[in-house]
Amino acid sequence: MAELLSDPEIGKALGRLPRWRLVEGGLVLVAEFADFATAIRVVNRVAELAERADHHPDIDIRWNKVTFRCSTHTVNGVTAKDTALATEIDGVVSAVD
Ligand SMILES: C[C@H](O)[C@H](O)[C@H]1CNC2=NC(N)=NC(=O)C2=N1
Repeated sequence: MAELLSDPEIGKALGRLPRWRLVEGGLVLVAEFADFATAIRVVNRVAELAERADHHPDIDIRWNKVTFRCSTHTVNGVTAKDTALATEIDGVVSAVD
């Protein structure tokens, strides 16, 4: 089973992901795009990489605003899989900013 990261480990990861926050045991990014179609394109790219990693973010879409939440459901907290996924999502989001 995946191991929960310690608070210092999470803090170190967040240092590399300045747009992300730790919210109730998950890494959270709220991203805004030009419009709904762009938001959906980003979500589709994220879906592909999540499938490849077999690790999936919680995603909330409200027109041009998308909230990504990375946590590991099986242990109810943040693991190395979540910092890796958040880093990948950040790259996709940055590419369309
Ligand atoms: C069987 C499969 O590996 C698991 O159900 C995976 C799928 N994707 C997952 N994604 C996330 N975020 N947490 C999980 O615990 C998880 N488990």
